[in-house]
Amino acid sequence: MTEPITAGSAVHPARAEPPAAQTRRLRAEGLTVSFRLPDATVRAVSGADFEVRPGRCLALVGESGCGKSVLAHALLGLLPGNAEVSGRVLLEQDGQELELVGAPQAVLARRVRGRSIGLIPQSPATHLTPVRTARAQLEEALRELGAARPRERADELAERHGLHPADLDRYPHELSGGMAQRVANAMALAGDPWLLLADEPTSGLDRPLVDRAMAALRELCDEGRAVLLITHDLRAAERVADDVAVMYAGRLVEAGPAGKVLHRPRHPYAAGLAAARPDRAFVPIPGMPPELTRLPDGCAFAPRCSAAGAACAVPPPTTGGVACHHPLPEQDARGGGGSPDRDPLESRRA
Ligand SMILES: Nc1ncnc2c1ncn2[C@@H]1O[C@H](COP(=O)(O)OP(=O)(O)OP(=O)(O)O)[C@@H](O)[C@H]1O
Ligand code: NI
Repeated sequence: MTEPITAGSAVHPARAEPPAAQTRRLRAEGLTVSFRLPDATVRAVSGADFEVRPGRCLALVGESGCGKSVLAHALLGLLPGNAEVSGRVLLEQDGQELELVGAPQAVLARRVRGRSIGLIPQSPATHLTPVRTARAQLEEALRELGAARPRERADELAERHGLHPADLDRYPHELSGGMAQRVANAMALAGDPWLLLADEPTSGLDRPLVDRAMAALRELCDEGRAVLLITHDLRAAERVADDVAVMYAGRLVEAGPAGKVLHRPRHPYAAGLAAARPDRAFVPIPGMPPELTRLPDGCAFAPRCSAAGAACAVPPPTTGGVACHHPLPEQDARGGGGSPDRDPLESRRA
């Protein structure tokens, strides 16, 4: 079921979930990723719990370097050899459960990557090989997926994603940012995956193109796919996300319905991010995130948190989706909640 829609949040009308929705789900429990370096360990993702389902978009937000891309790549088994992954990631589909953590590369290649889970990479333009046309790369992806008529299928995918088939005959440097984006979408969807990981799909695009890309992602959700959107653009997240998870120094510090997390955050970091929005108060959070090689034992945000106290020296428990010893008080959404006077972070946008 969809969570109740709160006023003032991104409003997405309730949708009928497709029949497959019951049998498709990705659930991460305690997902942890570290990179071993010769003289240190980078703790990129620490104990992440989240779930993605068809028809819903989960936006993973957080500052640069907090572990968002590493988390996405961990789901696909696309991490380098010095990565150590623990925890569980269960891919439920067609009445079966597949554990992705530690799954053999052959299984991930044959059953998961591109088929169940598609990746729209960070900076699509640079992800494409410069010396081959978009068509050559898309058709190759289709052949790997066993498509019967790759050329026709490539044309279909191009049109489906707002490209003219002739656009596919261009080399990556001949594509505009928006076109490269659409080629990346077409590649990610070539194998008809039900779950899409979109890693900063709009970095470098200007606002109208961002809005278009977000509308395209929303459509993919509405047609029954699941989307995990990685972004540091809270306004983009607000446009498409049903749920939002806020990441800080490798940890999910607050997760829940988008309207709640973006407009009535309870974790001081999530509140700080909301206040730092360029379209809001634009007040930056003082200080810098910690080095992931030297995370404190307790709350990693405590050094930047004005409310931190002695309790914060031990790791905070996660209660109601919020990992904090002293969360901001919950604000009652009933009776006009989300209206400007009830939302301390909302300085009405134009
Ligand atoms: N192969 C690796 N070896 C060591 N450290 C790595 C490796 N890959 C990533 N890291 C580190 O993991 C941390 C998380 O990186 P990640 O790319 O996930 O950040 P991000 O949240 O996606 O940031 P951005 O918004 O800039 O894309 C960073 O400190 C990064 O330097
Ligand atoms: Ni990233």
